[in-house]
Amino acid sequence: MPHLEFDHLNKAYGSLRALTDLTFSVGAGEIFGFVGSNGAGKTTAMRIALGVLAADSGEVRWKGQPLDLDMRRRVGYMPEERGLYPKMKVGEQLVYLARLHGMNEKQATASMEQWTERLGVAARRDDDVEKLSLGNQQRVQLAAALVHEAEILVLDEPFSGLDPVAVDVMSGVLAERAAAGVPVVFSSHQLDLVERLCDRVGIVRAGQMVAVGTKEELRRTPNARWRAVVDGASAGWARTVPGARVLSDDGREVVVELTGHDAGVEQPLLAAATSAGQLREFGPVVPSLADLFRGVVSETEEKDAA
Ligand SMILES: Nc1ncnc2c1ncn2[C@@H]1O[C@H](COP(=O)(O)OP(=O)(O)OP(=O)(O)O)[C@@H](O)[C@H]1O
Repeated sequence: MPHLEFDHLNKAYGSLRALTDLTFSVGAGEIFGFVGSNGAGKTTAMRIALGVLAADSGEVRWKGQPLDLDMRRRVGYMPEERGLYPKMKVGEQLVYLARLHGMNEKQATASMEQWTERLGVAARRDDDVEKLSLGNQQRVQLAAALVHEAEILVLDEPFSGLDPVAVDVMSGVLAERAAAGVPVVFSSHQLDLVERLCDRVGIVRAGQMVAVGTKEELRRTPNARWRAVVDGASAGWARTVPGARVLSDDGREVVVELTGHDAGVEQPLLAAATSAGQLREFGPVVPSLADLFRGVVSETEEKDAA
C-alpha cells in the first residue's frame, strides 16, 4: 500500500523546538487523526508537508518520493489560517484554484459545481466569500481543498466551527475520498469526532509523537478496567477484592483496575459486587480517545518532570 510518510521531521523557531523527530505514516485510503494540545506542532508538520514551511531536517514522502513542487499541486490542503480571497466570488475562486492546480476551464467549472453542490454552498456561488458565515466559508475552504481532485488530503482543523449538519457532510466527504484511495490527515481537538472517523490516530506532544496506532491498539492498556453499579452497598466494598485498584467510587458506581486481561480476571470483583448489594450494572470500561489522550499527555508530563 502506498504511504504518505512524515519521516523524522525536525523544526525549530529560534530557540523553540517545535518538532523533534516527528514520524508517522498514513496509508492510501486511510483517515489519520492528528491530535495534540495547543502548540504541540500539528500545524507546523502540516505546513512542512505542503512546503509552506521548510523542515530543518527530515522529509515528507508519498509513494516513496519526497513531495516536490509538482506533487504538492496534487495535495488538497486546508490551512489553519484559511486562505480564501475574501472579495472574490465563491464560484470564481474555486474555478481559479482548480485551474492553478492544472485543470482546464471546463473541468474546473464542472468540479466547482459538483463540490459546491455537495457541500451545500451552491446557492452562494455568486457571493463574495466574506459575505458568508464562518461555517459556510469553511465549507468553501474544504471545496477549495477538493476541487482539483486531490490525490492527498491534509486538513488543519477542518471541523472547527461547523454545525452538526456540516460536520456530517464533511465526515461523509472525507470517508468517501479515503474510500477512493486518498490518504487523509486531519488535525482536530474534537476527539469524539476523531474517534468516530479515523482508522488511525497519532497523539503529538511538544513536537513528538507520543502514541500512534489504531484505536484498538491505543486502547490496549496493560490492565483491565471494570465498572460496577451496586445499589445499597457500603462504600469501599471493592477495596477488599484481591488485585483490584479502585479508580473511582461514589458509593454506587465503582471503577476498578484489575491486573492483566486474563479470562475471568473480573470474577472476584463480580462476586464481591453481588454480595455487596443489588448489582445493577457490570462490565468492562472501554476508554474513550479523550481518556487515552489525557492519560498519554499526563504520563509523558510525569516522565518529563522525573
Ligand atoms: N512562525 C512561528 N514563529 C515562532 N514560533 C512558532 C511559529 N509557528 C508556530 N510556533 C510555535 O511552534 C509550536 C508549535 O505550533 P503549532 O502551530 O505547530 O502547534 P499546533 O499543534 O498546530 O497547535 P494548535 O492546536 O494550537 O493549533 C508552538 O509553540 C508555537 O508557538
